[in-house]
Amino acid sequence: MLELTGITKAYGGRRVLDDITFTVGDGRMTGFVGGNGAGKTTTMRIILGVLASDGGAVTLNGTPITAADRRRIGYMPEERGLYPKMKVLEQIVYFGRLHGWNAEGARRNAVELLERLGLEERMDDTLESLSLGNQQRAQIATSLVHRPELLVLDEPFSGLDPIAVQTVQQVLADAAADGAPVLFSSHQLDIVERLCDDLVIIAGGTIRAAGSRDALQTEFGGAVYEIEVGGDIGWLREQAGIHVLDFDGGRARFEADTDAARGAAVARAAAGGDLLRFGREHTTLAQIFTEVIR
Ligand SMILES: Nc1ncnc2c1ncn2[C@@H]1O[C@H](COP(=O)(O)OP(=O)(O)OP(=O)(O)O)[C@@H](O)[C@H]1O
Repeated sequence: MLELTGITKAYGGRRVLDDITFTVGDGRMTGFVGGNGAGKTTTMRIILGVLASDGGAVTLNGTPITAADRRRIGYMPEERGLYPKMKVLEQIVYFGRLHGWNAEGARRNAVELLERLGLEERMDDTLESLSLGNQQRAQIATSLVHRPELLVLDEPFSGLDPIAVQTVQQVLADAAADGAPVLFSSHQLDIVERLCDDLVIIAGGTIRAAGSRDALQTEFGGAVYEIEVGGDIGWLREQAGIHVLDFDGGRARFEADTDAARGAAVARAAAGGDLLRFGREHTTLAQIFTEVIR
């Protein structure tokens, strides 16, 4: 488990990280979300040790993270760092070797990753001849070639088409299924919502919410209900203790003053014999995000 406790960082007297505390559990896909300039990249650089914090601690499995631990991290930096004129396979192998693998092992890992990422036909092309999305896939292969035990990825999905998103998603989910803690930042909240087990929401250098996606959806879910009946549900607007937010023929979204008022409305719909659907409205990550950064 990766744990950050009380991390602070200032640039020229301006505090950009303030008491950053969160964990990335083993096997947990953890989405790190926040607006531009919120502090995600700075936090990730501190985890990697490419930037020093002013205070606080980064620990791995309960002990302060060491340089040797950091070599076992798969890091995808915000500034992509591949060599444009070098061939794709060659440079992925090169990065594998930098992390201590021999030529044969690094090549085996690299080819396997390129196949999983759908880039095997381009492995002998130079990086600069690839589209931006394919360069991004190569960058992901580079982050994973040394079989890291922990992944820290800054915007791994940016610039990818929907098929590539699914491919990369699967590769990261496989790493998590093998037990690796995976921390990834993204502005694509729909992807984060679909993919992550846990969420960390940062704004203005402070953590606004952290925890499992399910717990946050329950915590921040507004008490808005959805109901659908076979006929017309216009009567719901006259129902005591019910406030209809919008309605369309047989469907409505509503809030209720009390559980009893809600129950009475649902009972009336059921008594009509044509209740098709009733439930609490699903809270999206976008809704949670908007609420916590307010
Ligand atoms: N080298 C630096 N010198 C001064 N300020 C910096 C430096 N690097 C980052 N900052 C500031 O720190 C804050 C956090 O930036 P950071 O890049 O960590 O945000 P981010 O959440 O990754 O944003 P984005 O989503 O736009 O990539 C910003 O206000 C940024 O301007």
